[in-house]
Amino acid sequence: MTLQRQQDAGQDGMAMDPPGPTLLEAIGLRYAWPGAPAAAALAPGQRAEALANTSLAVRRGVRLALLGGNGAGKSTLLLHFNGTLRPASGEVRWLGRPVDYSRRGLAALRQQVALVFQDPDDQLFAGTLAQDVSFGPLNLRLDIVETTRRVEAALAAVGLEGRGALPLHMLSHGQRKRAAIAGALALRPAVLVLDEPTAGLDPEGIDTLLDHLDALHARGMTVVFSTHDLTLARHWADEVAVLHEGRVLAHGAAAAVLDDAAVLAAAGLRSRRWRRKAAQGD
Ligand SMILES: Nc1ncnc2c1ncn2[C@@H]1O[C@H](COP(=O)(O)OP(=O)(O)OP(=O)(O)O)[C@@H](O)[C@H]1O
Repeated sequence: MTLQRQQDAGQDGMAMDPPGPTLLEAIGLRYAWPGAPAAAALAPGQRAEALANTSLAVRRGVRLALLGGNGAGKSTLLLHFNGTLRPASGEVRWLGRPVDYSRRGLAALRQQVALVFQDPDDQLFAGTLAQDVSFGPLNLRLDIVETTRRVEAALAAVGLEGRGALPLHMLSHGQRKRAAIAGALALRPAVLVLDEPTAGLDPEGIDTLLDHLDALHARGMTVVFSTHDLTLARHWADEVAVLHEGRVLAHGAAAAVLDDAAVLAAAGLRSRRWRRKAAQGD
């Protein structure tokens, strides 16, 4: 049984719903970060390419979890989805068309595909919450009335309504994560791409975040997120894609992928320690 099941997800018991329209697609992406060692200089277990023939389709309205161990290539793939990184080969398509990497093309893509970094401090920079969230709309040259409307709606969508005047440094980590999402929402994107959105949040913070993401999803938002949390992927995602060493090992309905012990083991997503304990009946 092959692990490369992404394209034949209907086989091996990993049937997916009939495909909806694909919004965003990575096709055969290869990417090596600048400074990556040449193939001849690789240490054992090291690899030159962060993405090595990575393909993944994102369908409208889906909640897609990207699972993979440290260094699997999740963040690198997400950075390709909004054009921050450009593949050495392969292509990213938005609505079936190859991404246009001109300044104008990227601005148009990023309005539709909004990326939220794992660390909100990589994203937030203005003095107050409202100033930060208004950056995107003002950059789109929207007038102050529309900008204000969008800022208020974005803050309300993440439970920060009425807090616009707060200096960013007065927000908790959970609030800062939600503030970063508000900044993305102010662009009115079709796809929200979140790099490890629950990392560093306590259970209450995760619930709050997911409540807001639920509401956004119910209103039609497509959500792609990376995570190490198998429980989150099982209970919140519709689809799961498993990345390992820059390749998608499996992509399908969340429960089907997560029930596939071989895929999880191949991707290093099952702790040897806890498996051993379980086998010992502890
Ligand atoms: N800014 C960077 N510069 C150089 N190499 C990088 C950079 N970011 C990632 N890499 C390398 O690219 C590969 C994939 O990393 P990436 O961060 O995409 O994985 P990930 O699945 O998101 O990992 P994690 O779960 O640890 O965040 C790794 O080998 C990593 O060392």
